[in-house]
Amino acid sequence: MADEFDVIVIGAGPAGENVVDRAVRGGLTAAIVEERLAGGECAYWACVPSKALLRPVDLAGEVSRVPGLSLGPIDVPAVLARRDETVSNFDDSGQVRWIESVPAEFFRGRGRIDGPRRVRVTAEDGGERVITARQAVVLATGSVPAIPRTPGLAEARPWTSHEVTAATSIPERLVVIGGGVVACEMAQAMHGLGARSTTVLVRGDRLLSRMEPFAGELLAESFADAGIELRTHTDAVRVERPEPGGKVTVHLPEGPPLEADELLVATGRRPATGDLGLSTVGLADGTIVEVDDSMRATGVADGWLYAVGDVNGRALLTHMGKYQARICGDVIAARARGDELPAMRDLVGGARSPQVVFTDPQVCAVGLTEEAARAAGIRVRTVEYDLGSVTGAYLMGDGYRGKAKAVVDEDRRILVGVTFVGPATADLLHSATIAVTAEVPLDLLWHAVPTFPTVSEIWLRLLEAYGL
Ligand SMILES: Cc1cc2nc3c(=O)[nH]c(=O)nc-3n(C[C@H](O)[C@H](O)[C@H](O)COP(=O)(O)OP(=O)(O)OC[C@H]3O[C@@H](n4cnc5c(N)ncnc54)[C@H](O)[C@@H]3O)c2cc1C
Ligand SMILES: NC(=O)c1ccc[n+]([C@@H]2O[C@H](COP(=O)([O-])OP(=O)(O)OC[C@H]3O[C@@H](n4cnc5c(N)ncnc54)[C@H](O)[C@@H]3O)[C@@H](O)[C@H]2O)c1
Repeated sequence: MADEFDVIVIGAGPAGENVVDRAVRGGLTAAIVEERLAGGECAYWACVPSKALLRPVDLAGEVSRVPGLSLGPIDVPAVLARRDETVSNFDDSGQVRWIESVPAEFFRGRGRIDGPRRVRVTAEDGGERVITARQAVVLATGSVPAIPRTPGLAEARPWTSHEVTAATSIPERLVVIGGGVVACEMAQAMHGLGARSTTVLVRGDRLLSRMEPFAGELLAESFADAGIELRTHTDAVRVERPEPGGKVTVHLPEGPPLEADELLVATGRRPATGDLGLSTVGLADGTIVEVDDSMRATGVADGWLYAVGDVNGRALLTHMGKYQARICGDVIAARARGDELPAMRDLVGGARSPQVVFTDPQVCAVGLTEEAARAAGIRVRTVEYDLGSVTGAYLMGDGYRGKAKAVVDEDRRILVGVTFVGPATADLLHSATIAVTAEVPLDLLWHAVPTFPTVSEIWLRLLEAYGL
């Protein structure tokens, strides 16, 4: 095994793997270091298993809206078995083979920066090895759940996204702290799979607070229909769990405490940089690695350090981490050749990223919310439309509820943000992503005729509502 490579990547999640792929395609040699499983958090404890758990719940919602169809009880062991299959039963040999086929060198162990262009790899048996990079070191170590300092909370060893996505049984009574994406998706998954009581504690006034307000409102209606209890303007102030894994008591600012069999904390993430050797190159341990639009770390001299994916804090989404990784791999290869194409830049930025929340209703958004667009000084006009009154949506089932909103930059007559909330809207989002990213003028968008009778007819309705 060589000790020197053009590029060394630390972390073999979706972001790290894609850097290696692009750098090698660009003619460079590469090594990647992974301490747990190649494929990263996304493949084993986040995106993939969470969607496998949500799929039957989503489908059950669809079936319940179609008269003439009925669904028996969900076979939970079968759902969990399929979830295990989707995560390859926590076996990463297929991913490792893919990395080797790139070809890139795979090192199993913890990687730490050890001064400029040097990475120290510590294997599980304690064996150490130092490898060096001729061109670049790329950090792709992802993020870990952030646990609030609420008294008793850490000691209660609550579930985080890691445990809930790997659950081997469904708790009878579940309390969820947080109103973001993980909280919403996993509350619905656990409740749909049989939790008898699910209570979600949100410290603000609504779910999904970074999205258009109607997203959280429609989701809250769906929670209420399903019997999920949503409590806003509240938080856990103290937690007790005398027996490890036993009953847990969650004390609230007022009223009686909640008793549960499990507690899920879904209060955001922090970058996985606590033990990464950042301080050996002048950066602060435990912080986000700030990067420019080419993914190059801004706080390090000589431009040899890059960071992609969750670790740079731009957009905590797999597809955005992979986008950054493609840019990063191409940029490193181009810089090694001495040329740099201007297109190799993050043109999207974090806040504008497309995102689908896989709840029922699905919540899909790209670009800016109305509030963010106004804050950015854009002269904004918005149009909203009831998705349920689009024929294609109505045909999906009785009681289809949904809404769409477009945020228009009036000076440029282009869309700067679109949100769809409703069942079966996930795959509709990419049409909005194209319109927003390519800045398609509304007068041209008008000629993109949606097919009848599909949910995509919402485009026609939105443009008509705008006045076209
Ligand atoms: C429950 C949940 C559901 C999600 N669902 C979605 C979704 O549906 N769609 C979506 O786009 N995003 C989703 N996300 C977000 C998504 O998981 C992350 O944005 C994505 O995993 C980030 O990819 P990454 O490569 O940056 O990091 P990760 O996937 O976290 O991979 C980082 C890798 O680095 C390794 N590592 C860390 N430190 C070291 C070290 N020092 N040495 C060696 N290896 C190291 C880790 O073991 C890990 O394998 C979800 C997140 C959660 C928590
Ligand atoms: N479908 C998807 O795309 C998907 C699914 C899951 C996760 N993710 C990504 O993973 C990331 C992490 O998700 P998340 O839900 O953990 O984070 P989040 O940032 O989406 O939500 C965090 C929630 O916790 C609350 N909170 C924060 N600190 C708190 C505290 N001390 N006490 C009580 N509440 C507190 C916030 O108000 C918010 O409601 C997200 O940024 C998201 O992009 C994406």
